[in-house]
Amino acid sequence: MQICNHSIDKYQSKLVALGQKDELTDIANRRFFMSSIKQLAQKEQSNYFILTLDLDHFKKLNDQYGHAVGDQALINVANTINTIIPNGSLLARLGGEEFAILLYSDTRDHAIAISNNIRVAIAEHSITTSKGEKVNCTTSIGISPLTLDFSASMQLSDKALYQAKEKGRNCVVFLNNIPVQAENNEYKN
Ligand SMILES: Nc1nc2c(ncn2[C@@H]2O[C@H](COP(=O)(O)OP(=O)(O)OP(=O)(O)O)[C@@H](O)[C@H]2O)c(=O)[nH]1
Repeated sequence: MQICNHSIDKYQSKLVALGQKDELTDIANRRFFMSSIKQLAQKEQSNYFILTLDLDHFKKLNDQYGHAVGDQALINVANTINTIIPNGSLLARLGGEEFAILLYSDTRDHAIAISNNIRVAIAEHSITTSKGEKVNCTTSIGISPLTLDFSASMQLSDKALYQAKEKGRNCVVFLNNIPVQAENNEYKN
């Protein structure tokens, strides 16, 4: 599949071929995401950012409310993110409770603001179990710019996610490819 600005559709409607979709959430899977960022990085990197998201303490949620509620939480997270990300972005489930977004944004600050909107929306969105219990979950988010070396960009975003977990979860950490401390920012309400 050819990727360009206009062919990345946030509604995932083009992911019809087998092996490109995550069955539970109906969004792109890891394979499609990785091939998309690889193709895009070869053509154009500016205005794209890689976000990696990992739900916080998801094991606890599964243990407390059951796997079916956990599945519903994953579906809700995918739906919530899809209402926020701008056209030209791509959302994927990498596996388990980990998601990734190829985010189209004009500026770094706007990309960080969108990441924070996603974080807040997920935290505020609750699901109701069959017993009437309200269940909420939060997410940690790592963000880095897409560069020609898409694999290094992905690693940097993962590193930022790891730092977000270390900083107490439910926060966004931005890491630039320039190893300057002042360029690295943490954002939390
Ligand atoms: N319901 C459901 N749970 C899943 C799925 N895939 C993975 N999980 C669960 O996600 C949980 C991930 O747990 P951990 O890797 O320990 O992470 P965590 O509890 O979220 O903790 P932190 O990431 O450190 O905040 C495990 O309990 C997995 O069983 C899935 O498709 N559905």
